[in-house]
Amino acid sequence: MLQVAVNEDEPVASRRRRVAGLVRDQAGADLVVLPELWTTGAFAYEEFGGEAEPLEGPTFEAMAKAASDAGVWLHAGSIPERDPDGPLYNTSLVLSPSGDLAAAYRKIHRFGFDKGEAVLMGAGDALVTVRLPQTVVGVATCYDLRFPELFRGLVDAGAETLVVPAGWPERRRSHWTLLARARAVENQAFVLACGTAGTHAGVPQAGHSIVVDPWGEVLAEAGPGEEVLTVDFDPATVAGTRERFPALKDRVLGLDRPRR
Ligand SMILES: NC(=O)CCC(=O)C(=O)O
Repeated sequence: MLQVAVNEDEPVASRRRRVAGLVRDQAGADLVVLPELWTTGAFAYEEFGGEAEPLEGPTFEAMAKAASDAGVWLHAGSIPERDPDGPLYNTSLVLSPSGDLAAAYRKIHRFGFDKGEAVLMGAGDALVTVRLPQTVVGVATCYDLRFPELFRGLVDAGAETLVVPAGWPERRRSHWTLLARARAVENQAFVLACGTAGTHAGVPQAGHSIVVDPWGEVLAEAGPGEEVLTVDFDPATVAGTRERFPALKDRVLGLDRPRR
């Protein structure tokens, strides 16, 4: 995972070039993951409109080239997407090792309550999973981490590895770690949660990207600064854990409304 520092003194085009270089350096990896809105910064609301781009715009082009140069699957984090016929979206891109767009996910839960992303961007309405050679990836973004039903939906769709790019602030770092572990334990899945470092729009970022196994153990955790966090794991652990401790089979469905 590439925990990119997002500071406003670095122009977006320079950061895009720098991150493409970091992706190229990961040749030999199976999957590389970038954070949420790493071009603008997740809290730089005033930049969203000016930096918004089409799905296959400059960030896609730079990342597709980097993924194919490195020969890796790339979760390229998210971009502020400009839909020609609709609002902006916070959209994650997953690219294959040949640089093709394998999946796009529009963030479902927008952060900010009555301001920021929640009013500037539209909400996605579709769960997204992607089959990689090693595992089925379920995709979510940052604030989505607080909504367990989304992750359960991804698991029902076959996800074994839950990838969560984020721009999580330092002031709520304890929630980040707790929620990443909770989503891993309750879904008996790997969680790869990749945040940003640095400070933008006056909001210090938490860093501390984290990889959690299906038993809730932390396999790797980054520090606060820009960092490449590399981890080896065996996706077969998911099936083994679900077989040995089959809690997912004990779910009682239809409890979302109280009985009268
Ligand atoms: N970019 C985000 O979604 C921020 C989420 C956040 O700060 C929180 O859930 O807390």
